[in-house]
Amino acid sequence: MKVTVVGAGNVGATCADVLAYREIANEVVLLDIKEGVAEGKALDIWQKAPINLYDTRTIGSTNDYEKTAGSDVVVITSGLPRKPGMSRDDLISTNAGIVKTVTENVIKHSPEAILIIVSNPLDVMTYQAHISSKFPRTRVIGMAGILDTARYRAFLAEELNVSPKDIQAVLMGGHGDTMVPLPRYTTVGGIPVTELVDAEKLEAIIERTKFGGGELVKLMGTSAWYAPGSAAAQMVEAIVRDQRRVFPVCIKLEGEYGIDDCYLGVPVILGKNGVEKVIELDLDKDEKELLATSRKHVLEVMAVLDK
Ligand SMILES: NC(=O)C1=CN([C@@H]2O[C@H](COP(=O)(O)OP(=O)(O)OC[C@H]3O[C@@H](n4cnc5c(N)ncnc54)[C@H](O)[C@@H]3O)[C@@H](O)[C@H]2O)C=CC1
Ligand SMILES: O=C([O-])CC(=O)C(=O)O
Repeated sequence: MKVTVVGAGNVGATCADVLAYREIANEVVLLDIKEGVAEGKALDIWQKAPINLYDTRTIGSTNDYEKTAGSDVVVITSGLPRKPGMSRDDLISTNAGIVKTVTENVIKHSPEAILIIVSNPLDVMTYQAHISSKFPRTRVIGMAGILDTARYRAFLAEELNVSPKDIQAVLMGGHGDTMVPLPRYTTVGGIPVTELVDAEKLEAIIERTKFGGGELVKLMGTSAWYAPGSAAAQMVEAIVRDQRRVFPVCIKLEGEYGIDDCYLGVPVILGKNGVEKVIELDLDKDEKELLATSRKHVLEVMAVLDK
């Protein structure tokens, strides 16, 4: 299996590193527009192989898409990250152009690839890659839900002083302040979270999750990369190993949840064909309202792209 990661910055290099040391692919190509950066990081990851004991070959490329030819999965992380005071939506004008060019280049050499978009604003960049590639929606998906859910699970694990492994959760909607965590579908070792955490505390954790990206931007002056890079690698793994994992991912909705015009995070089964199935939950009235608000926000940003 061959995987390309476009963008050798913080998220892309982390993703390539996880793909390598966990031997998720045989070959990982890291590509960046900045001279030498991808080659250097790919070489550094390769030199770690004898220490961490893996044999995934990592190859770097400065904008030479020939090297990416025949990739099974392509992860697109190229684009600006936000700085303190910015919203993800503020990145649209620069990142839309980058995602468009990158997608066009990638598909010339890997026409059968599954595309995983990471660049922000996530839902709208997934839309951009979809229109630029004209691939079926099941093969153009965005990473955000695994990250947002991981933050929510990590905060809950901290609150309850239990292993994060035992927190199961699902979260829907756009990757932004309007995301929709679903406490009704959150369990701790099979126990409904509402039996273990009081309503006020749970609400505070949900609020922290919604602004989880911003919390890190404020601390570091740029956005997160360890969890985002690992989350993208986990999606790659589900695809290349045909694991049929159930994850929230961003996909174009075509009638599911009564929505047919928007890219939103929803739970799906992820396997060798990309999205094998969109899972439709029976949302209650409040959850439907939150999802409608999220859709409205994403549609507003999609409209900026359409202009
Ligand atoms: N979906 C999500 O949950 C998350 C999304 N992000 C987004 O991921 C993107 C990348 O973030 P970082 O890695 O922290 O940024 P970074 O600045 O560290 O890396 C971005 C890389 O993209 C490269 N690049 C720019 N234009 C390119 C082009 N045309 N072709 C190839 N490479 C190009 C840059 O040279 C740079 O090395 C940002 O848009 C950020 O907002 C970050 C974290 C989570
Ligand atoms: O906050 C950002 O700009 C990056 C991102 O999407 C996240 O970490 O959730």
